[in-house]
Amino acid sequence: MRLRNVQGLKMEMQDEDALGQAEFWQITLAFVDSLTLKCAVELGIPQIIHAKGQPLTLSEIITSLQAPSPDSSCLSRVMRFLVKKQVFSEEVKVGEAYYRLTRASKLLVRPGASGLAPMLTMLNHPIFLAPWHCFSRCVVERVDAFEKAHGSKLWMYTANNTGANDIFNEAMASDTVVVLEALLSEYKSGFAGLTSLVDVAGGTGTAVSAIVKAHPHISRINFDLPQVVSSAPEHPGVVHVSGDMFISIPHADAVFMKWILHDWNDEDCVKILKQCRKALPSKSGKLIIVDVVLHLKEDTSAFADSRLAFDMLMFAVTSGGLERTEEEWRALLSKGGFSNCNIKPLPTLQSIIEAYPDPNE
Ligand SMILES: C[S@@+](CC[C@H](N)C(=O)[O-])C[C@H]1O[C@@H](n2cnc3c(N)ncnc32)[C@H](O)[C@@H]1O
Repeated sequence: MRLRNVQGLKMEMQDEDALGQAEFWQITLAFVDSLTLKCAVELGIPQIIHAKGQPLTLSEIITSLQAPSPDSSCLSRVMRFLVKKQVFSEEVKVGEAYYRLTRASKLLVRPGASGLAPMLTMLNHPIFLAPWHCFSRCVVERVDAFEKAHGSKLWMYTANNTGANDIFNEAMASDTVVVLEALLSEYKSGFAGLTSLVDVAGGTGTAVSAIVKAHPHISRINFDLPQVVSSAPEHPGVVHVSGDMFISIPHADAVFMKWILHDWNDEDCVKILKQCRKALPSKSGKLIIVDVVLHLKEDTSAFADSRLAFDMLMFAVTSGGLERTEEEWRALLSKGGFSNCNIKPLPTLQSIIEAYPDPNE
């Protein structure tokens, strides 16, 4: 008889029900993982451990907390949970637990920035969680969940709400720091021969600023909506231009777009691609897209579940955005006038999709 293991006990096939219960609770309580991590980030625990440069006991962590009288038993339960989730690791010496960062929590304390913490904060912020409570209505009524929750679509909402705009832009910039590190190391040849580049919907300019440092010979424009560009920091060598990518895009040898086309349905993407086409030289122009590519059958990578989760996220926060398979990317790009494309994996959630204008158009 086949044996399964639930909570460390050997159980027989008739205990399928117990396994079902275990799986049900795991999926139902998944929000606890994310929100408990948010609690640790708000308390600054990854930064406290990182700053000391050595494993810390609970009382050492408590001493560094910016709080008059923290509840040590509550914090010890938070740490126990996050050790189980491999956010921290624990080593017991002479009866006392010492906590260290793991590879996941090291991403929250990257040098010079707060790592991916702003992304965690944004995804768990009440503004960005509210649309999830309208998600089933998206399916039934084909409405935009963000608009249902807040009365306006995402970009209109951020245009009128400085707090949400800042939270969103910081989150995007935090992911860009991590992805650009991988991109610039894996895709050195991709920028060779370019003299100018425009980052379309580039947020606050984090990507172009990293590209400037690695390839100082390229002149760069960061292009985004007025509410984003107006609050973007100055980056040496980067010109910020505000505008609407559906209307016109500044001209350059290459258009770079990270995490843009997944925000839009195919019809809108074709409009954006046609503007990219106009912005590029017809023979030598190049489009560099950094976006998720779904490999539905054979994605064995550690990112597989998160790529599909992002497809749900696009449903919840955008008007028709989605993650696409390789075939869907090729078909979309071809409709937008870029039938020649190469897809290159990156060791990140996203891949590089390099595309070239159709020579006959
Ligand atoms: C998902 S964010 C990606 C930002 C940046 N590329 C990154 O990955 O960090 C999408 C960006 O699209 C911009 N955007 C939305 N509609 C736009 C439009 N019509 N024209 C230009 N930018 C737009 C938003 O302001 C936002 O910065």
